[in-house]
Amino acid sequence: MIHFDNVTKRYPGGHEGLSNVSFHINPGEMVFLTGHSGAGKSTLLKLIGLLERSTRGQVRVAGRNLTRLSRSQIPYHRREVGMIFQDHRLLYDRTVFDNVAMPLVVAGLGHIEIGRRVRAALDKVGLLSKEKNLPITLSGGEQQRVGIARAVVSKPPVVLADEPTGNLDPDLSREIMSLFEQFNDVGVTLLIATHDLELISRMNRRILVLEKSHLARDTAAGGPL
Ligand SMILES: Nc1ncnc2c1ncn2[C@@H]1O[C@H](COP(=O)(O)OP(=O)(O)OP(=O)(O)O)[C@@H](O)[C@H]1O
Repeated sequence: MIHFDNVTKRYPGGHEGLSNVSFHINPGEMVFLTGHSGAGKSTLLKLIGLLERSTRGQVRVAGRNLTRLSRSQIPYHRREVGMIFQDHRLLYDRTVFDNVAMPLVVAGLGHIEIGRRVRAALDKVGLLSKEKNLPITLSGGEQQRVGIARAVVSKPPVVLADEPTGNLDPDLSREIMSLFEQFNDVGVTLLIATHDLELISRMNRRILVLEKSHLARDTAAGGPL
């Protein structure tokens, strides 16, 4: 589902955010990505979501070669990759419903279909009763769940999360992980970047470790941290 072959990302100014990284993630895997601050975790996720392009090497996601993807194909790719951010990135002047509906509005879906899908996504994250609220009236954990509903509303086969539990207490963080496990149970491929080693060891899944822009370790589920 996700293939990196000798991928390097060099930012303007010459700094390498990622250096010669190779790995494969199969459909239906749930994988954690960790490493020190500045190791390249966000860069790696951005390359998968096409928020950045690689400088060298090949990135393939869901059968698409992103290195060769034309501009006109980018919206199709984005629909297949749901992205969740630590800071939620919600629109604070729009309701919960409108925030979750956004990817479907952009995709040009009809009113009735949008309503059906948004409510299904809000139901999944336990926020159906808050669809008319503005995000500011929700707790941090609830706002994070709105961001998750928005990421999965198009039913993408791949979901990426960048420090999704960074600001949450341990109970809320467990709740978010249990949601991710539910998505994974129905076949969604997940890649979750986090600093939280306690969480990673509890989840007992495959772990990719970045160190100074290189892939330092790729540990199978059950292996040492
Ligand atoms: N747009 C950019 N322009 C220049 N350098 C960048 C850019 N984005 C990231 N970098 C650099 O690339 C390296 C990797 O950054 P990245 O954000 O991927 O790390 P990270 O592992 O996600 O860090 P953190 O855990 O602190 O979020 C860092 O040295 C960073 O300063």
